[in-house]
Amino acid sequence: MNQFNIAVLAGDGIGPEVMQEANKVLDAIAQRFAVSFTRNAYAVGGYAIDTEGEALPANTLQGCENADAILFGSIGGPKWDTLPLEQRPERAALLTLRSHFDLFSNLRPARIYPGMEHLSPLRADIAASGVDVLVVRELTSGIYFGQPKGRDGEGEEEYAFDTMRYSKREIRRIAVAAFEAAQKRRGKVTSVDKANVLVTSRLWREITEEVAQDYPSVELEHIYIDNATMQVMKNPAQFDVMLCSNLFGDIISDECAMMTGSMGLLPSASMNEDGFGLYEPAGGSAPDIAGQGIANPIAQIMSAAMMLRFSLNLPEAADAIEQAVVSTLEKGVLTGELLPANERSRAATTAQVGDEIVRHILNQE
Ligand SMILES: NC(=O)C1=CN([C@@H]2O[C@H](COP(=O)(O)OP(=O)(O)OC[C@H]3O[C@@H](n4cnc5c(N)ncnc54)[C@H](O)[C@@H]3O)[C@@H](O)[C@H]2O)C=CC1
Ligand SMILES: CC(C)CC(=O)C(=O)O
Ligand SMILES: [Mg+2]
Repeated sequence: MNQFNIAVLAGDGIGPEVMQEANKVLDAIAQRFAVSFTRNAYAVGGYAIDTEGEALPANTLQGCENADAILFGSIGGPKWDTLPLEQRPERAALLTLRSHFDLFSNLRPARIYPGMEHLSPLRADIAASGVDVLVVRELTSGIYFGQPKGRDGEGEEEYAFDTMRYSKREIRRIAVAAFEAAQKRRGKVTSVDKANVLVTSRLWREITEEVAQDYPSVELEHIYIDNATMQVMKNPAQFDVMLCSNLFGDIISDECAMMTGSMGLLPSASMNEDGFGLYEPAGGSAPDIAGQGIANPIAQIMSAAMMLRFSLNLPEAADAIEQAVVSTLEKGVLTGELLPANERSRAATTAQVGDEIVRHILNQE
């Protein structure tokens, strides 16, 4: 029997609530596919600050190093917002993990499934136009990591600065990831930049053009980030793979998530060159709804499916989860944020959605 070792880092806010459902789903997959998932839970984020004094304790990092993959919830929240930036959960834990494991390639697939158009806030004809976008986001460089960053000066002349920096190597490897993905999809890469203003974007374009030479079957187009955010609303079906730097991918992936109906639907895979990965919802810890049992667990569950597909080489198990999620949506077992305000009384809880997905997995043939 295949046995896998998964480091489970549930984190803060809705993280533990949605992780509980992902764990149920993995139990169902283990039962149906005769595989075994050893799951070791570790403290991370604000919870780790409160219990162990730091956002990424050594024991947590060690557990991740020993695992076949990391399943991550979300971190951060108002309680830790006033900490110095370098101690905050987002930077001290998540950015450190991404950097430590060189998880440069972040895949965020956003799709409106046929028949699920009514969940989208887009106009019906746009939602029905065939929306299936993969955001490929560079995750370990750019303005989130560039040095120097800091504050200097005094009085009204005090200033703050971040550095947007990309090397050719960093651009090339994420561009390759985007072209490889496009080759297996609809053969189009839209590279998102701000090359009319930013030097880093000029280099980004240059290298993307170079990489395109190796992929003659893939069409490459360039678009400015401001136009891209507008086009995603106007005509999302024009996009196949959207290749983005760290900052632009962060922004546009939230927009793509919302296009499908909810932030709680968008999973993500963050991988290094060896195929090791961290899998997490694209959204955050959602403090506004945490602790109520109403968060949508689908992004977390689909992140687990991506983990099975990309790091554990279990494509049939990943397919089973994805089919079960679609069946659950089709059946109308939906958390409240997917429903119009006047229908929220019939909303399913986080656990009810998880249970329904498990039922579909165990009853599929
Ligand atoms: N990967 C991570 O751990 C991330 C952490 N964060 C952190 O999370 C905290 C909250 O950030 P926000 O800007 O509010 O972004 P957020 O993504 O947590 O929430 C934005 C909106 O989406 C909704 N939402 C998110 N996930 C949902 C789900 N599963 N089901 C239903 N609704 C959902 C929230 O209720 C909220 O209205 C901050 O501390 C932020 O730094 C933000 C993004 C990623
Ligand atoms: C909290 C940030 C570090 C991450 C983020 O917003 C994201 O990865 O989407
Ligand atoms: Mg984000």
